[in-house]
Amino acid sequence: MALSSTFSPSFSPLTPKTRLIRRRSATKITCTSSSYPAPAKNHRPAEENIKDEARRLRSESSDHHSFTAKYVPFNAEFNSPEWYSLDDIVYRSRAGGLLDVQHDMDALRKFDGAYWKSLFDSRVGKTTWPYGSGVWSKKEWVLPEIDPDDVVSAFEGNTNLFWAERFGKQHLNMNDLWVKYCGISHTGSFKDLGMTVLVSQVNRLRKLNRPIVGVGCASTGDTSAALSAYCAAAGIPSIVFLPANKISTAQLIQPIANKALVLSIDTDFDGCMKLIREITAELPIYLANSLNSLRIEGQKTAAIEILQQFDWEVPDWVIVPGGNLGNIYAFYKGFKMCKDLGLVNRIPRLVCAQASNANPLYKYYRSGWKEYEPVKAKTTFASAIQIGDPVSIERAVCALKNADGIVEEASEEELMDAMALADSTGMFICPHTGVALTALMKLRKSGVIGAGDRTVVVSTAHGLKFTQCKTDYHSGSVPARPNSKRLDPFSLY
Ligand SMILES: Cc1ncc(COP(=O)(O)O)c(C=O)c1O
Ligand SMILES: N[C@@H](CCOP(=O)(O)O)C(=O)O
Repeated sequence: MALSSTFSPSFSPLTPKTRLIRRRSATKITCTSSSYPAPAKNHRPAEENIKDEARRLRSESSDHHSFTAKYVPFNAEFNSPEWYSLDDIVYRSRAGGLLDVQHDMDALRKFDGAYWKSLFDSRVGKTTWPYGSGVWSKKEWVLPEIDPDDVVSAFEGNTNLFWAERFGKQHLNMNDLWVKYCGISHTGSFKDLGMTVLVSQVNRLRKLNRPIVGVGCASTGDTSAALSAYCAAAGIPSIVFLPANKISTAQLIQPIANKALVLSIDTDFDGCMKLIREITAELPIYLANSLNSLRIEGQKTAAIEILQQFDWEVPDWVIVPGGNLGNIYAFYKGFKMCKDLGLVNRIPRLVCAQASNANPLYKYYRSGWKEYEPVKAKTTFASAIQIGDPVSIERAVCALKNADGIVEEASEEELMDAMALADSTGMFICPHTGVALTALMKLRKSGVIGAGDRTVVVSTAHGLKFTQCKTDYHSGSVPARPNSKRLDPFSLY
């Protein structure tokens, strides 16, 4: 088994200097040192762009690997008789259930955890195509077979992990509290992570002459922004279905600016979702919502990135706001792959946080996972999670059951107060992150999350997309909790 420089042009782990030992008898590669030589200097000729360079380096390399992935029914066994190529246009199993992307774990296991950690670490923050992206730096675990030429990337991911020193210390007596800023991203939300994967695969499918005239989604404002931006970058038509008057102005203008076909529909998100499912079943329009399991593959890299940022130490808790519920499963999948492939030896406990006004998962959890009913979602300041009939409910339950998970909820007053409190310590978070912070505050108060627990709150969108609700809050035009001190600027200090 030879290691390929096609993994990353700047990573050549078989040179003697790297002190990687290549075992002749075994196929695993063992790393005996964490120190690697600085990556080779970029000698790209002036007339060569970064894609040309990547192509040249691939053609010069003699080593090629055949990692593979396929669609299988969600929760299928390893050798499921029902499977589909990722080049098929399919969103549902034969029985009508969800699909999942299943990787050839045996092939990936031929390299040990130390190898993968070193490889991923070697790619962070570069402009090497496409590995400089936080998503594509994990390409072998995401879409192993796609040609880098077909990748549509904005070098997304690699988002900062903010140490919430003051918020943690003053309000929660915690000193190891972190906020993963997934919203500091190309289109201002974590959706970029999944969308680069989906649009890249569409790009490939169109080159293979598959019948795709455009890509469509239903959205509460972030999926539509990501879809329209990545499609525009690739010159692919996009169409977005938005619930009228239920998303922020900043979110609305994003797909308009990116020249998507924007349809504002007099219904809620769940109504839009129903419509897009019908339309993509009938017309050659590819479905871009997280029902499409390709999206999960990109989003799961945020979990891997968190481990990487902690130098592969596992945090105790990760708290994720939930709506359509693809992301909580994506986090679980990312952590689980790291454990299964030997990068870490456990996974964190997961918390999914919902707005009380859109809380079908919370209710299901509170019933002891016995009674599930979609709800009619009510208006919430956390408008991007105003979803009553989440498509990934089964994925979320699987994630939470396997990660000793908890579901919490936040009232409108709680989520807005939590957001304002966090902002007063130097953050500028979105209301969905306010939902996640409320869950943290409740679990700290009840002692479930300990003072010394290393905890990561996932911030899913940029606060600048949600200035109207902040304006309303700070001008006093939304109802306050009886004990809210929001109008007294000094009360928060
Ligand atoms: C900002 C933001 N936070 C959280 C979520 C919830 O993610 P998911 O739908 O994957 O549960 C969404 C979208 O639904 C979102 O746009
Ligand atoms: N918040 C999402 C809702 C749709 O979620 P998806 O992950 O299934 O696309 C949005 O921004 O549209």
